[in-house]
Amino acid sequence: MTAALAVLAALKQWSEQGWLRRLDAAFARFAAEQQPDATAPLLLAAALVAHMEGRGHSCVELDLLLQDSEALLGWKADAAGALRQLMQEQLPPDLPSWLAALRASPLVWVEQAGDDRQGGAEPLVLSGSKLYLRRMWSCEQKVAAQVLARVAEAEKPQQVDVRRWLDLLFPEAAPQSEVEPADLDWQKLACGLALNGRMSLITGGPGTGKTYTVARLLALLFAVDPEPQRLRVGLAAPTGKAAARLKQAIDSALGDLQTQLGSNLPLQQLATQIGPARTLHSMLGARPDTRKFKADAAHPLALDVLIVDEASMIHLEMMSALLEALPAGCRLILLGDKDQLASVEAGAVLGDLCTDAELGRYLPATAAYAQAVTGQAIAPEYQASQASKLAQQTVMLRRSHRFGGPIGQLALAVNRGDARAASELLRFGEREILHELQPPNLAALLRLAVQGRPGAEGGYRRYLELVKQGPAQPDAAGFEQWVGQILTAFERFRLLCAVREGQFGAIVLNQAVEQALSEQRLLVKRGEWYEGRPVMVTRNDVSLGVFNGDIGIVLRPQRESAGTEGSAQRLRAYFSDGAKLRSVAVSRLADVETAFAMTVHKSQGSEFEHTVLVLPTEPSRVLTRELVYTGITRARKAFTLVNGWPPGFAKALAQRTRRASGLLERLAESREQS
Ligand SMILES: Nc1ncnc2c1ncn2[C@@H]1O[C@H](COP(=O)(O)OP(=O)(O)OP(=O)(O)O)[C@@H](O)[C@H]1O
Repeated sequence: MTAALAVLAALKQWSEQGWLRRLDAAFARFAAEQQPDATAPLLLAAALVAHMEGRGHSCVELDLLLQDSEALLGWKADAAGALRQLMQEQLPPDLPSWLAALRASPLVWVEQAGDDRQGGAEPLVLSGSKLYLRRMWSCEQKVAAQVLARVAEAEKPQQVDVRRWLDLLFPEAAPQSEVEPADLDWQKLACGLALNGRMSLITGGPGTGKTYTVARLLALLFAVDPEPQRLRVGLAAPTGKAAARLKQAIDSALGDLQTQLGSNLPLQQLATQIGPARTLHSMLGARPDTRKFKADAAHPLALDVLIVDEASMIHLEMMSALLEALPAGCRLILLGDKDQLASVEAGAVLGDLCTDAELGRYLPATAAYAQAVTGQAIAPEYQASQASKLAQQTVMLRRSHRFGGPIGQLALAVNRGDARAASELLRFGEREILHELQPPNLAALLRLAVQGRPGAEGGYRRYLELVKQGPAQPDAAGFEQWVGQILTAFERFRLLCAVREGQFGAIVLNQAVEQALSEQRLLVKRGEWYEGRPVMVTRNDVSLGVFNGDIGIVLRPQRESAGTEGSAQRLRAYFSDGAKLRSVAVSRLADVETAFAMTVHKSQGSEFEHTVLVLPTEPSRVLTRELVYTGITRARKAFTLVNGWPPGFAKALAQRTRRASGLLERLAESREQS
C-alpha cells in the first residue's frame, strides 16, 4: 500500500472511531479525487485542517504538528498513538519535506509575502507553515486588512470641545496632581480614544462598565457632531439575549445621563434615533442556506456608528462579514471580555485584537492626545515607544463596579490561574455566595437543580411553579405578563456544563433533571414536548426568526391555557425579543435542545442569579481557564461549583485556550515607530 492509501485508510478508521468527524476524512478523500497523485502529507494535512477548523482553529500550524502532534491536537492516548505511528511509518519527519509536498500540490495556493494575488479554486492555502482552508484564510485576510484600514484613518477631533464634554460626562474622575496622581479613569480614556478613529475596542471583565462607558461615548458623539440629529447609530450583539441586554442597559444609562447633563444636550430626544438592538445575523441579513449576507461591500449598512457587545463571541467569518458590510466612514465600537471563551466557531478574534490591552502600549502621541482630552496622564508602564495602531484604539477597563465581592475575587483568582486562592474562596469564602458541592454526586446535584441551596434557594422549582399557576389575568395582557415572568424566573438559575458527553455532561444532566422535576411533580412529561420545557435553539432559522443560542419556554398558547386539553402540536415556544415576546409552534422547531443544563460555551452573553458550574468526572481537553472564568462570570449573586474530578479544577486553571490563527501576524504589520 502506498503512503497516501495508508493515510486514507487510517482516516477512515479514525472517523469511524469518532476521533475525527466524517467530514474531515471526506475532505481528504475529496482531495485524493481531485488530485489522484496526492501525497500522504497533503491528505493528512487536509483532514487535520478540517478537523481543527471544527475545533475553532483558523489554521493548522504544521511546525507544531511535527514537533508535538499530541500537544497540538490534544487527542486521547489511543488516538494520539495511532497518529504518531502513522506519521512515523508513512510520512516525512521534517517540515521542509511537508512544505515541499504541499507547495507542489495543485490543491494548495501558496501565499507569498508582498504578493496580493489570491489564487483561484485551490481549497487549501499555505502561508508560511500555516495551512488554511481557503474560506478561513480569506476571512482572516479580510479582517486584518479592514482592521488596519480602519485604525489607520485616525481623525483628530476638536480637543477643546472634547475635553469639556468628557469632564461633564465623567465628573467624578478626580483631576490628577503631581504630588499624588489619582488612578487613571480608563472609562474616560476609552471615550477619548474611541473618538479618535473608525474602530475601537473596549474590553473588561463583567461589571467594569463597558456599557456605562459606551453610553457616555454615544452622548459624546452626539455632542460633538455638527448634525447630531442625522447620526445613524446601530446596536448589535451575537445573540438575541445579549442584544436585548445591550439595548436595555444603554437606554437606562442614557436616561441617567440626561439627568446629569440637563439642558446641555437633548440626549433623550437624540436617543430615539438609536434603533433596536439586533443580532448580527439579522442586522447583516442572514439568508437561509447560504453563508452570504444581504449586507456586504456592495450593499453596506446605513450606519454612522455601530456598537457591538459581547464581541468575544464573534467568530472569524462573522467578523469578516461585519467589517465588509460597514461603510468606510462608520465608527465601529467593539465591547467584550477578552478573557472569556472564544466563539464556538473558528477564530478568537477579540482575543487576538486585544493582545496588547492589558499592557496598554500607548505611543507618546496617544498619551499626549489623551492628556489633552481627558486631563489625565497615562502612567509610563502603560506606554511604549513601538506599538500597533490598534493598541492606540484599545482600552481595558480594570475596575469592576458590580463584582467587587466574592464572585469577583474568585473570577480574578481564576484569571490569574491561582488555583489555591480560588479553592480557598470556594471552601472558606462567604458560603451564601460561593459554594462547592461536596461530595459532588448526582443526587446532590439534582437536589440543587430542583430547589437550589441555602443562600441561593430556588433552582428550577420557581419558574415551574409559575407555569403551573397560570396567568393571573385571563386577557392577552395577563398572558404576556405571565410568560414574561416565567422567562425571567427561568433566567435566575442555570446548570452550566463544561462538556456535553459523559456522566456530568449536558446531555445526561438534562435527562436527569427532567426526571427529577417529574418525580417532584413540577412538570408532566408526556412526550418530547411538554409545558415548561426550556429549549435552546441550536441553529439559526431566519424564516422563524430564531437564532442559535436563543432560549425559550414551551407553553400552551393563551386561548388554550385555561385548562383545555390540546395536542402537543399546539404548544408553542416563547422567546423574549427585547421587551416583546415571540412565539413559534413547537412543530416548526427542528433544531432545539432541552436547556436545563447547557454548555458554558452556549451560556456566553447570559447571566443568571445563581450559576452552577459542573466540571466533568474525567479529564477533558476543553477544561481551560477561560472556560472556568466564563462559567463563574455568568453568576450574578451566587455561584456553586460541582467538580466531578478532583484534579480537574486546578488542571483547568493551568490550561489556557490557544487557537491557531495568523491574525496577529497580519495585524503586526501595523507596528510603527513613534
Ligand atoms: N464609573 C462608574 N461609576 C458608577 N457606576 C458605574 C461606573 N461604571 C459602571 N458603573 C455601574 O456598574 C454596573 C456595571 O456596569 P456595566 O453594566 O456598564 O458593566 P459591563 O462591563 O457592561 O458589564 P457586563 O460585562 O456584565 O455587561 C452598572 O450598574 C453601572 O451603572
